[in-house]
Amino acid sequence: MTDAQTRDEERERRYLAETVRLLATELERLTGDIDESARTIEERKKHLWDNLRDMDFAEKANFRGEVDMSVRLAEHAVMLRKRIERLLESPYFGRVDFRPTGDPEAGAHYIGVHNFSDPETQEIVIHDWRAPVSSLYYDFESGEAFFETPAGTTHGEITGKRQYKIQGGRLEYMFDSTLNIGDEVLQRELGQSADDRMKNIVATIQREQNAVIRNETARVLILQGVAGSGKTSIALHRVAFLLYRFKDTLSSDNVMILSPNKVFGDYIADVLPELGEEQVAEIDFDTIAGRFLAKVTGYETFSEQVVTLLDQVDDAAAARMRYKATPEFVARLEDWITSRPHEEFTPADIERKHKRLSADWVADLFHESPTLPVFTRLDRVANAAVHKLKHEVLDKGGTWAAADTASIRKQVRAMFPYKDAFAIYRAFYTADPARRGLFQPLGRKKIEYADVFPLIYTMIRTSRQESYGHIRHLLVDEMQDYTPIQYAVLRELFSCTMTILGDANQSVNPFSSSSLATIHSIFPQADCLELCKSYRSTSEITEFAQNISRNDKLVPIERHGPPPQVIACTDRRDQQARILTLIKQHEHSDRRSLGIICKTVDQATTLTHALSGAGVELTFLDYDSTSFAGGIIITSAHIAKGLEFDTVIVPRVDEDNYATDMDRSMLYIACTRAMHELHLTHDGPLSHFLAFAQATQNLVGVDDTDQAETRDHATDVRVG
Ligand SMILES: Nc1ncnc2c1ncn2[C@@H]1O[C@H](COP(=O)(O)OP(=O)(O)OP(=O)(O)O)[C@@H](O)[C@H]1O
Repeated sequence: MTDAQTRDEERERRYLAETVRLLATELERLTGDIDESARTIEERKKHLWDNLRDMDFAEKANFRGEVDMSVRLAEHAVMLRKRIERLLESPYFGRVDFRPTGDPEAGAHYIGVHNFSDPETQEIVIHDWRAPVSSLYYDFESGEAFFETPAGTTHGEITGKRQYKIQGGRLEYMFDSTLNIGDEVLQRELGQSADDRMKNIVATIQREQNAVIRNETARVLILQGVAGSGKTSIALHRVAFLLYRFKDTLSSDNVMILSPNKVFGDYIADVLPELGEEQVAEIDFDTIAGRFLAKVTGYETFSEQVVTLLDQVDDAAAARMRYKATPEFVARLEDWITSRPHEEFTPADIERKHKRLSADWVADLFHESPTLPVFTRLDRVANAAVHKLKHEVLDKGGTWAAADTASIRKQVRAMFPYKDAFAIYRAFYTADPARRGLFQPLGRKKIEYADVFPLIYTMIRTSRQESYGHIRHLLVDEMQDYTPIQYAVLRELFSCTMTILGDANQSVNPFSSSSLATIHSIFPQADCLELCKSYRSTSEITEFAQNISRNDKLVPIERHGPPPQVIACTDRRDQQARILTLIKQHEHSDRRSLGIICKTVDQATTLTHALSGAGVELTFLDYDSTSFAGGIIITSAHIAKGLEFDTVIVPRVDEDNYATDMDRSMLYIACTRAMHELHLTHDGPLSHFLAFAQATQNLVGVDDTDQAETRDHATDVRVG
């Protein structure tokens, strides 16, 4: 290290020490304030309780108001204290020196997860990563640069950039990076073991990722990103950014995440709190289906559909799914729904108690509100008719009973041949010979998954439904697994801005997956962005997965590790022994998480019994699981979507297990969950999706690893 570097590091250490001192003082002050507030609130409550009888209504209301105010102030102080505690752990991760045009000197801006100002001088010590000036750090190398503020654009020059790793308030290392966020820091971050949950990437957000996070203008933003490109991470950082940027009008109560399942929801639950924001509400399509269909019909869930498809593909069912998975289907169904009132409403006279309303009166009223859903229009006609006839009868001294109202409603409903949305939906298929056979209920009271959202769409478009009006931003993850009709349902239920993200290469159901282009056709005004760099896995793992399902746009990050191994076993018992050996190796390594990813939940269940019987402690995740755990996890590829592990084992990669297009998707998803190591095992002919491994160095023969000891101890049970 040169003298100048040593002096520089000294200066940085002093700056850090001073920052930590200021933060510690602020923490002490806030703790004092919170204790004081707690005492005041207690005293006030006691005073209120002791004097309740002597107080009049106004005094009580006044007093309660004061207590509420003290509670709110105390809550705010607690929130601030949490932020300071977080900053004390790692006050900042970056610095950018910027000289605005016309200024003689550059100012140093330290960047962390929150703003912090010196309470005495009010000078900013740390800039929030979302502050306008911080965009310099993410968007520019050295030299000319600019950033946008609400007041306009500030131009100038970046004279230096530095990155820090500070943990427990101590400087672990720092790098000068004239280029974009330095590769060295990124490499170190990516090389680490996986945490139990998803972590924030605020210190190493890349420029193309920053463009997604900081996009303020798109009403709908669609993000197609290759496996491991950081889509989910970025989407969560985007939510944090929007909450900061629009803090006066947007709060965490107004944001919702549509996630694929509850395990995934739990897996990502730490990111927003780490970024100083509250967790936002989550919803999934099953919850939406339950809300609409609970009282209407039984229905197949997405996971049930996947399980059935993985078992055996029924060509007719696949044809039905394909038919209902296109934008044209949405257009045809919409046409059918909107044309029903024109074509099938037959106005007629309404009669009750010798009073009559003419068919013309009915027709006029019905046609007055053409944009309302048909059943709402019918109710409107019935209500007006009841109102009118009831008054005429009562004015003449007659009586009016509930049965009279019911009779009028029945007469109005009889003018339209369908009793409910379900009847309209069924008729969509029976009315057109070309569509006959495309609606096939699963028994008397259960519909196929492919019909669930078309039916819900029909319900929404034919009668008024409560929407999610309080939601102002919706985040949709795994966009490729949702069909155009599901997006049409979302468009009806959420009239807010949206971020929609996914990867067409990772669709679960190949018969009903949506590409970026398909989703764009539903939201034509959307901004579309693509992320091609993949960060999660080593180059070796990424290259291996590319051979299973090639995406020419994918650019792997240059990070190396052991080549994936395809391990040939003699039989199931041998396969189990090999897996046990891999588990042992993992336990003796410094890796933290291990995912054993089977093709189906059933295979995972069988293997769980086998491994538990051999004394392995593992967590089994199925469709009912709600939380993610660290350690050794065993699950199916579908459930593992979106998750990641240091090491992944994919059992039973035999030809008879991985044969169809859907199996290929599952294999790709399973392999791309691995960050550092990937092992696959089989005991029959290898799946043809892995034929490339013969030509590469990935095959490991029967006797290539030391199995003897473990094999002797293996119990005689089937694998998967
Ligand atoms: N800029 C970055 N700095 C550090 N780590 C990053 C960065 N971008 C992505 N990563 C890491 O890459 C991994 C993949 O990120 P993430 O799960 O968000 O990707 P994804 O595109 O949603 O993946 P998939 O679709 O395969 O589930 C995570 O470990 C994440 O922390």
